[in-house]
Amino acid sequence: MISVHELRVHRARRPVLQGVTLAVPDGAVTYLLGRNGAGKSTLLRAIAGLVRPSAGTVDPGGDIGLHLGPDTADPGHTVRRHLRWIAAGSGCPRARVDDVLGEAGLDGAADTRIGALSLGWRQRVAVAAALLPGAGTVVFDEPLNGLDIDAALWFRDVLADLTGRGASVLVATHHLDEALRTGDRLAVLAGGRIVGEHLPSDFADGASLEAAYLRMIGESA
Ligand SMILES: Nc1ncnc2c1ncn2[C@@H]1O[C@H](COP(=O)(O)OP(=O)(O)OP(=O)(O)O)[C@@H](O)[C@H]1O
Repeated sequence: MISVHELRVHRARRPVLQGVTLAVPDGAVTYLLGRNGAGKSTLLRAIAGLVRPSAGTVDPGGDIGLHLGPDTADPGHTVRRHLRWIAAGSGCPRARVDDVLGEAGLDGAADTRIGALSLGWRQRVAVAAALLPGAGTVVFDEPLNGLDIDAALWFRDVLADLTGRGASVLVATHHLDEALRTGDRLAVLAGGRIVGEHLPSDFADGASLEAAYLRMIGESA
């Protein structure tokens, strides 16, 4: 379980997170919603220990698989080399790379340079890298961007597999429909804090998530 308590983070001396408290339970997908610049990526990075909080506490709940978007890999590396590098860094067996290549539909791209891949294929590689360690906590930053329909369906299976094995999963996204469809919980970040936490069923009666979201972030629907 990811636990974040009263987390404050500054970037370039500006306060970005101003007291975030959030619990991301095991065996569930929690979607993190919020407008551009709200601090979603900053929160994911803080959970991964990549940015230093100025106050508060963060506990990722154990090993973490990290997806920070499609462009964090060295574009000169092949897909296989990149995944082997991640495997070595996370102490998982090299053989797992071949398993993940297959699961992600990347067998045919394994020896291609990452810089030569399209956005959606780079995104698949980035998602695959996050799955590689088999961690109990996995965070994804906009994993759906650029994915074609096949890959988006694959990503749904990824989420189901993760929750099926009890992982704590946090996904930052702007895709409200997908959050409603595949999320167990929704958390809205605005003004440096979590301003709303919901279950998808809160919107099952026809209430519009978009309208609720806009209300939460302080705009009129
Ligand atoms: N490395 C950095 N240096 C300075 N400021 C930063 C840095 N990273 C993020 N910020 C600032 O922190 C704020 C939050 O950015 P962040 O990327 O976390 O938002 P976000 O919610 O993920 O946005 P988006 O939906 O556009 O991806 C923004 O004002 C951004 O300019």
